[in-house]
Amino acid sequence: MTLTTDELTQIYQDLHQIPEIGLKEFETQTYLLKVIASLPQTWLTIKKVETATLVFVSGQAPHATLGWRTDIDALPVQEQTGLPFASKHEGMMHACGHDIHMTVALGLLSYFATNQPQNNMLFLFQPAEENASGGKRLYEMGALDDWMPDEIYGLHINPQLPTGAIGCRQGTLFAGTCEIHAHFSGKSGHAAYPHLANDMVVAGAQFVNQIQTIVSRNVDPIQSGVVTLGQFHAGTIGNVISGSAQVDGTIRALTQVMNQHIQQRVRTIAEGIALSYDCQVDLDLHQGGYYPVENDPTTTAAFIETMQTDPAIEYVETEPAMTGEDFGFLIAKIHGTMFWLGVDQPYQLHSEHLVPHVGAIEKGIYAMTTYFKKRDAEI
Ligand SMILES: CC(=O)N[C@@H](CCC[C@H](N)C(=O)O)C(=O)O
Repeated sequence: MTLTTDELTQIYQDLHQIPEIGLKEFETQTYLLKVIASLPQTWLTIKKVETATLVFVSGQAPHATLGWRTDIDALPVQEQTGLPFASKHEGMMHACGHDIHMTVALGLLSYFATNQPQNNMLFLFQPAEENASGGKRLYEMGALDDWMPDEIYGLHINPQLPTGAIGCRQGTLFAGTCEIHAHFSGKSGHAAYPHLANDMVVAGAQFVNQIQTIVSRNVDPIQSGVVTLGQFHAGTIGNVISGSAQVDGTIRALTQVMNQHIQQRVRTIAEGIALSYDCQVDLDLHQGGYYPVENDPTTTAAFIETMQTDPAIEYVETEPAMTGEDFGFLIAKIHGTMFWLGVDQPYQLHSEHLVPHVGAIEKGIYAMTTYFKKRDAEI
């Protein structure tokens, strides 16, 4: 039967306690399969691909397949929420709401496992959104081929929207991203003899400083871009000159052209640091599947129309965001729409204090069930 409010709340709390990093979601997959197995199985077919789970719902009289994707991975963040059901995995947390995403997906699945749709449906429980372009990985290994959707949908929680509010827009919803991994290699030495070493703390610091000029000096002020360097490791103790420095970060841009422009500037600056500090730089710029999330005009018009006309749904037209999502790869291949689900939080995504409002779960399930039932009847 369709999962109840209490069952959904328990599922959310259970999943919140077992966060796992992308491609290592073993416990999460086991838990998901247990819940899926508890649903009516008559028209379900289940497939595992590594830590991904695909559930195909056979329609009564199918001529298309509607897809729903949820991510299942977590972040290397030490939870500080103080919740009674806080993470049991040291240094890992569902700080991006993927536990909410999975619970909404299970609620949606339970409805269509109980109420057979006319068309087929595919529920994709996807690994590694945060760290390894899990959607692109599955698509390119052919995991979706037997059940390829004609349309695909997904959501992401939004702490800045009211609980259960649905936020969407035509065009770009999420930025394209590109990870930056730069390693500088020089010569270690004694702190008292800098002239006999080649100090990579200095080279890394200069890299960080010069990268800040990209958005301020190389990006058209009426466009936009972000370069964040979130991690800098160099040295082991104050009186040793470090011979290596590692700097990691991420680029954000609302168009692929701007993404590539910023990537080129990062590359040029890194090469310039290597030249001016007489050191070796190994630079990895990894975009993977993190394309801008470009909502399909047709599916998005249908989705927004449904959200705007149902009085039980609070719809908010949103601006593009500089967050990334590897769902951008899947909806570059399959017509689709991504939207925000409000969870009304003072803390932002990726915060160790984030506690999404659980009332969003049933509102998200209601909104998407309403839409899928309508879409199932009209496509
Ligand atoms: C919604 C969200 O927070 N997505 C992540 C996606 C990360 C992509 C990649 N690992 C990168 O860092 O560029 C985000 O940080 O926006």
